Amino acid sequence: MTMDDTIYDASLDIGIAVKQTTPELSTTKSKKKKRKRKRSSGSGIDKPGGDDEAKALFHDEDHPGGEIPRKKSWEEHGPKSASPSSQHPEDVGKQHVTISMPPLAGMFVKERSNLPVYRHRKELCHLIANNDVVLVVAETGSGKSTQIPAYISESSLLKKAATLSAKSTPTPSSTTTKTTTKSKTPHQKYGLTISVTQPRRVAAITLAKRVSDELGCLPGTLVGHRVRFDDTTDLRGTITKIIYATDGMLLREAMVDPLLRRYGVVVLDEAHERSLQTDVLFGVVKRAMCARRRDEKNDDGCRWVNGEMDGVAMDTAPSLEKDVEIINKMRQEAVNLGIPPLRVVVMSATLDVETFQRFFPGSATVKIPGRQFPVQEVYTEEVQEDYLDAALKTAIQIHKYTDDGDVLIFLPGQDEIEDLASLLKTHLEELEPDNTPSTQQGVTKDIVQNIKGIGTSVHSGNTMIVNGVLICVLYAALPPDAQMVAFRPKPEGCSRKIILSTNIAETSVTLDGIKYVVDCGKHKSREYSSSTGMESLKLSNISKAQAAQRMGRAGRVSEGICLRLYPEIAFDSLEETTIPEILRVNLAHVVLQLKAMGIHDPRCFSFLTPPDPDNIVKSFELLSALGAVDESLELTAYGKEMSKLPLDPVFAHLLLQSEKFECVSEMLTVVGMLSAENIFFRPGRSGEDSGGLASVGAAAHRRFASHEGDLPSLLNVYNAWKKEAIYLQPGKSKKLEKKKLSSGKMLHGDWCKQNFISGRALVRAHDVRSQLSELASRSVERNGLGMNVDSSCAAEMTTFFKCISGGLSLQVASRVPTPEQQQGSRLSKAGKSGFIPSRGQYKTRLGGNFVSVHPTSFMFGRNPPPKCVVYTELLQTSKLYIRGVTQIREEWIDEGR
Ligand SMILES: Nc1ncnc2c1ncn2[C@@H]1O[C@H](COP(=O)(O)OP(=O)(O)OP(=O)(O)O)[C@@H](O)[C@H]1O
Repeated sequence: MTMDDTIYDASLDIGIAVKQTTPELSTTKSKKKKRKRKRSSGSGIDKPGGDDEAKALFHDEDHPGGEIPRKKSWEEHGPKSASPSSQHPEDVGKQHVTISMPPLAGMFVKERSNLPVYRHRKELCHLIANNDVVLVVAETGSGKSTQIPAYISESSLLKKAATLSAKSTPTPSSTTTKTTTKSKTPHQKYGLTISVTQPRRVAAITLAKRVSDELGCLPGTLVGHRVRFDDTTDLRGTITKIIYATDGMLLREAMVDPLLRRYGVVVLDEAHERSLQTDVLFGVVKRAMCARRRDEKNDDGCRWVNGEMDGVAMDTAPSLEKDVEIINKMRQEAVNLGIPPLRVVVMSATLDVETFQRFFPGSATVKIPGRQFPVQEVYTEEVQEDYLDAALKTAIQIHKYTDDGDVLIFLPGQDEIEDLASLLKTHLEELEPDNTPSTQQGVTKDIVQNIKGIGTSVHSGNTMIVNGVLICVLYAALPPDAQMVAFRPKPEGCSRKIILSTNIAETSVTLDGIKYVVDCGKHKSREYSSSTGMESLKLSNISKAQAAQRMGRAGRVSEGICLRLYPEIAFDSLEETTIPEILRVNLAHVVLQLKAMGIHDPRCFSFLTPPDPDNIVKSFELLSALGAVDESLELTAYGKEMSKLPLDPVFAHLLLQSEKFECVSEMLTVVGMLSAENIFFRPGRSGEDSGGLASVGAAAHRRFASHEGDLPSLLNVYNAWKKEAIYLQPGKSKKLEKKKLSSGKMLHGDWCKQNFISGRALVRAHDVRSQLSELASRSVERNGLGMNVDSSCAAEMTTFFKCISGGLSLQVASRVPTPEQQQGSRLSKAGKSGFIPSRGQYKTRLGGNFVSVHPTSFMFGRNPPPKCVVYTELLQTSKLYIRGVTQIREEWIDEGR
């Protein structure tokens, strides 16, 4: 079959209906114009005068000439809103602070002043200075994330607030706190920094870089980023004034400093995402804000902290009182230290304003109209059962029939991305060669070089150049360096970039050159069942808010087109917003964090959407079983240690246990390797013909396989890599590399290729290990754990297994005897439960689930299967699997505890 036959099969035709350019937000529009859909030629992506095949796929009946409609203003389309300078009734009578603003400076003055938010910068700063909370709703690409923090920093807002606060601070004699002094102006060190939180690390990193460029400073000086295992801000906290951080990182900071005293403004960006950490952060920031309020009129802490007080069940009332007590202490400390009030800005293009207004009573809301460039919305005529195939066709058509513009395709997960990358490669190879193919090989090599020793990229179907088209992938499990390839300009010789991404690129980011967004309408999300205690990844439809965000990745640097691989009627039936993650996931980690922040009873915590109380109870059960909380549910000393580690409580426990068994070094490796997904590269994973590579790969992996299972096998991979390969951090000298090569070691990339190991995943595991090691070895005084990270059990592996048995004692499964083994027990073949056990089936101790060993485990198919195993993950797909399986002896469980 030729490529065209495959791509333009009439039965898989993708017709479109085009919607008006949308200055309004999809989630807020009320009236929908119903359009007749009849086919016509000339769409936004049809090349004028292009051939009929292309016309059959894309139509634009509203704009037959492919003309991009005029931008309409917010006032014409948007919901009724307050003007940027509107004042909340509660503000009336309040003393207003006047803010001064210098003109824009730096390299990007023109670009910055063209952005829709620019006209409102003074009003925005004024509102922020005079309100505890400001909700900002403005279109994608209008300048919220890059500009608003910069405006605050450029204005006199923070300094003024700090000075005012210092002036009104009581003298030492009127307070009980020793640290309060009136010499010089010591209080002004508080509240001078801006924190901007992002749900995803890639957004935090790229935004910090962009804003550094715009303000004309080096990244990591005035502007920096802080994400897990990567912090470019100055550690003394005096230079960096704008910190783009993941919400998880600000949460960790709040555990040490619940008043968030360093910050004058906290900007909670992309608030519509409702990720677990963001939701917790809303409550944590509200608490800090409440404790730092100076306004006598609203001095009732509990109203702010526990807005739901009236509706709280009786048994939590004493807890509430305790929490109010804690807040009052925080408040006293804030007053004594002269910490200025904390201002909070909540931002999104698709914000559910009412929910936030309820949560932050008295907040000011500002809606800013307009987007920089228009984006057309395009739908398919029919439902596309095979969205991968539809995405492939759409990408090939864009490439074939349009002159320029990069393409961003949203897919649910890594597997789909890798599959589409390899399909695209095949189909692009069949196209007529590009006019500028001469440098193809050279450029591919450069890209691979650029991503620093990530040797398997080309072979694993990741970054590649085919026929002048650069294909990049973007998903969370990629190491940061590899993720950044998608953000770089195309190398010379490439006519187009096609990025395949999960929802990691859905919000906040600007990917240079993107003109076309292709949205499959699906995503993978975590779901938790509090009855089984199990979490699974489910494929589901995105919400309208997500669709709007995906569309918003176009129209940022030029006009754009968003092609949705589903009909408009399917879009209409999508949920308005995403179900908050807090209602869908295991909360053990969150409960531990809240306890570490001094929140007495997480059930009384002020959640934007309160989670299922059963889920909180289950989390306490788990924490109690791990020894993190005592009988009265107070955090134990051990729980405090656990909370310092940025790990799931089970893995934190595993690592902490290793000290007792003197195998900290081994367990750091295991936890690091577990945090990097897909260490083993398995060609032919999705059933495609791998030309015999699948068996070569499996043979290569066997050299690392431990008879005892997956965790020791991961340890073997890491140890072999350390021994046999050279990996130099980016920027390290080539001389050193040569010197090491002469010692007979292999280059990292070559070693990974030879052993069918994902170089990227291994580097990530190594980075995580290093960071954990630093944290574990740091002294307790410096908020570390003071562990001896060099302690190693070396060849004494029994110790290692005992540690694993104790560490994972809540994740034990016992082999279920087969009917033959049960002979004589007089049980019917199906047993009493109707379950027919087959060889290698297990039952989990906790929850009593029947599970099978996952086919990717080294323990899969072991004959005879071990009697007792521990596992690191329960996975629900077609059936229930365990992964990360390691053989243990039952008696080790208690020994290890
Ligand atoms: N890395 C970049 N390269 C080029 N232009 C950029 C970059 N980052 C931002 N911009 C420009 O700045 C504009 C504003 O970006 P910003 O991220 O502040 O928008 P936003 O309103 O926060 O969007 P979103 O709601 O999607 O997060 C973009 O539309 C784009 O024109």
